[in-house]
Amino acid sequence: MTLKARLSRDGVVVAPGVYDPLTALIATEAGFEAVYLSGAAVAYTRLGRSDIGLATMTEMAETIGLIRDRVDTPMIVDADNGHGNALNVQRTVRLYERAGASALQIEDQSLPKRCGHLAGKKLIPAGEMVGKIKAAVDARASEETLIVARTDAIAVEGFDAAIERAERYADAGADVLFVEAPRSEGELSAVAARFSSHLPLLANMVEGGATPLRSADDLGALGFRLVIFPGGIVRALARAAQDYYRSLHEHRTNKPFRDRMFDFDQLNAVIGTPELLALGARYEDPAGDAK
Ligand SMILES: C[C@](O)(C(=O)O)[C@H](CC(=O)O)C(=O)O
Repeated sequence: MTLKARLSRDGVVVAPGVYDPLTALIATEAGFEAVYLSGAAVAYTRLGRSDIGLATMTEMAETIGLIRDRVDTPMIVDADNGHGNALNVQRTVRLYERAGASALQIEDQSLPKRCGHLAGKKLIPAGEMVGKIKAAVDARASEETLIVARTDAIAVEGFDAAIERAERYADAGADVLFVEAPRSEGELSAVAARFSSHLPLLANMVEGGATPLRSADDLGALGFRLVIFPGGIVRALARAAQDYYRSLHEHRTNKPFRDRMFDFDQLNAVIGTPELLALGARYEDPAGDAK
């Protein structure tokens, strides 16, 4: 089922952050209906850098393609600010859509952008963002590809201005609204109350970020339809990697850690090695010439 079709049904869609085919595969096997290709998670893992707009459009497009080669799960893609002006937005939409994005998230920050939960953000004028949303809508090849409009205005211009911006972005044709970083329960509920009967709303749960953490079900009850947990996988894996490396460095053996990791066969089962080798065997000598 496409993400658009899924969002037309009841219930909240939970999309965990992924950053490569392995995380997308494991998330899919865990049962998620959609995944979120997080720009932050890509910057953290591929660049070892902060989420400040350093990951390029082509690096993201390549990542989308690699994930699509492995899973069909609907994928919401973080397109930052579209990587430039309205024309850059159009190129980004075409490239990401062809690579396999089901939805593109575009925000109203100016370049250089930064994570929505970092201080010091700057915005483009609302009118310019309206043009970028229209450009995105015009550029998509399929109406199944959703445009998620994000405003970062709460921290910059205040809550009311953020709501006004979101209204203008909805009028410009956005399919989903993402009011970034509400600072309290009250702001979360006010966003939901304003928009939830109008069009699907996305909530962003960042561990340690500006927004109080709530379960997807609680957010669904408020009226949110999509909940992303974008950087959580990297925070979990980075912690595991630190523990693993420190243990190996200290003990000079992997023994103390072995019950906290997959063994060779277990990892091969996760990535489907037996199935892949069996498939390869079917093509080895289909005509029986080698006999
Ligand atoms: C959603 C987000 O744009 C992302 O890159 O995943 C980030 C999340 C994060 O930095 O953890 C954001 O700006 O909220």
